[in-house]
Amino acid sequence: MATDDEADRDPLFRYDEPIFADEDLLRISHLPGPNRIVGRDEHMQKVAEALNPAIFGQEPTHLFIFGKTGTGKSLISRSVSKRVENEAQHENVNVKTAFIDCGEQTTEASVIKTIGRELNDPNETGIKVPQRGLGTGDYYDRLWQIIDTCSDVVIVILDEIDMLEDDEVLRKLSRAGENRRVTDSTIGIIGISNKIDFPDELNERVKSSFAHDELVFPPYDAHQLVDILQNRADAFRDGVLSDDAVPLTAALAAQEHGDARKAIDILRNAGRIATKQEDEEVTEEHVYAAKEKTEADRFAELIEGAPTQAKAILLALTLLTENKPRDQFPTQQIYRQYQTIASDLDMDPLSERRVQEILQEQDFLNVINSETKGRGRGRGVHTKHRLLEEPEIVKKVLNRDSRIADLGI
Ligand SMILES: Nc1ncnc2c1ncn2[C@@H]1O[C@H](COP(=O)(O)OP(=O)(O)OP(=O)(O)O)[C@@H](O)[C@H]1O
Repeated sequence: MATDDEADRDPLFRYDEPIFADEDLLRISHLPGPNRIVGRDEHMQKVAEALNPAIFGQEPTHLFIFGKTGTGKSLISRSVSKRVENEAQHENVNVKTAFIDCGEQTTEASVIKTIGRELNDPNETGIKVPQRGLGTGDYYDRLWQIIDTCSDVVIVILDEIDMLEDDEVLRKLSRAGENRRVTDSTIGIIGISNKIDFPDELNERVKSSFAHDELVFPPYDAHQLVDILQNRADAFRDGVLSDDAVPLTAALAAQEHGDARKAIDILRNAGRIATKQEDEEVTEEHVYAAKEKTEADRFAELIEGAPTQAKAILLALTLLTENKPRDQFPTQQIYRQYQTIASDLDMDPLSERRVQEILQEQDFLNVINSETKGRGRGRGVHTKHRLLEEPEIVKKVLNRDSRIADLGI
């Protein structure tokens, strides 16, 4: 029988959680403790060596870390920095870390402003760092004051460093740390990128002023992914994970490249699907369904915000691919299919040239692969396009756009 309390509860919500014990452990933003980090001892040691001087108030070695997505670059940087912060306290040294996503903060001013805002404690410094309204120079002045007041050493982690519009900020940060007239504190920079070919380009640009060590993080193999997942299995209630769930998740995530982010996302989604279906166990079926959902979510992120025109073009290629899987299609053929869709959507069709440009932009997003070939002398060039995702997944995502869903395709 329901108690009075239960009877009072709003039936719109659920109050039991039969699958998860602590779902937060599977959130990507969650920073796991050192005992949950697997298979990166050597890399962790190298990052620790570079940051070691910070514990004694001295300048760390700057580092650049490269590796594909989900290989633990941010995790290891953040985790080791945190441990440096803790250790330094024993030496009465104040180390602070700022983590900046350069995908969002692409300009010099916004990077400096964001570092300032992350490090600043206005009660301690009496300094304000407004969101807007200051020139780049003023943001720098405030940052140096904040650093001097709040810390002895600052570790600046620049994630997606390749997205920075210019390197001036790297040059100024690295020089400031060496120049006691700018600030009394020292600064260590960790740059992170998943563009493996980035170092050469960057080296050319900042070689003279910016000495750094480089580290490459390889993808995980399926065994390492199993260990990573097993170390978070307490996110689930006892006995809820079937024996197959973790090995299957690891195997699916290792298919492209060993991506821990994808593995964790799949396992979490599997748990959510089981919860939704009111099942008592997370099984193989949940994992397969979760893989599809995780891929659709990622893909959705990629094309989110794309204009309906671009989606119509993508739909054209998707419909062609559905009839002839894994084939390449010339721009002209995609354009004809697109014209029909545009007219069904009551949209003014774009020119063939513009469609070609958009297809190549999509190529840039890794949704489509485009290849341009010469047809022989005097016959010009032509481009063929191939969809890289499963048409079914693409259609599912495109159907989230209400105008496209109305077509009933
Ligand atoms: N060795 C590991 N042990 C435990 N968890 C890990 C490990 N490596 C990565 N993870 C987890 O996988 C997820 C992705 O890791 P992380 O963000 O560090 O990858 P990344 O290489 O920085 O990827 P991206 O380039 O996409 O930002 C995080 O949730 C992280 O906690």
